[in-house]
Amino acid sequence: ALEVQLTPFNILLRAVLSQLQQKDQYNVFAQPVSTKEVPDYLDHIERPMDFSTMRTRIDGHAYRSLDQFEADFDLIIANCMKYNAKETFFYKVAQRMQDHGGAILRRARKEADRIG
Ligand SMILES: CC(=O)c1c[nH]c2ccccc12
Repeated sequence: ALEVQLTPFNILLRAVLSQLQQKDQYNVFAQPVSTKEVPDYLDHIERPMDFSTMRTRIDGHAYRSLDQFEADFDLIIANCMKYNAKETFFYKVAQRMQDHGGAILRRARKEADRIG
């Protein structure tokens, strides 16, 4: 059965998440950072976040506002810039995602305000 109740807000968040993920061309942020591959990750990062977790939170109606959604997106970027040194591939990909994400979220804010 279709477990997820499709509210206009939910539909908007799913669309925004898809737009953000399209900018993640190497799927760096698609899944949680593997603690098998990166054993010390949780020594540095208190609250891991990734796009698959955000998708689960959307479907679980965990986001009551765009601010809460945006906070998890910002966490993905902040974690990546904290764990990875400035000159690394991952850090650079996070910077690019931050720029693209900003534009996408500004448009989403207007839409969220419109649907109320
Ligand atoms: C998003 C992120 O930091 C990473 C995503 N995949 C990784 C593999 C090794 C170290 C870091 C990462």
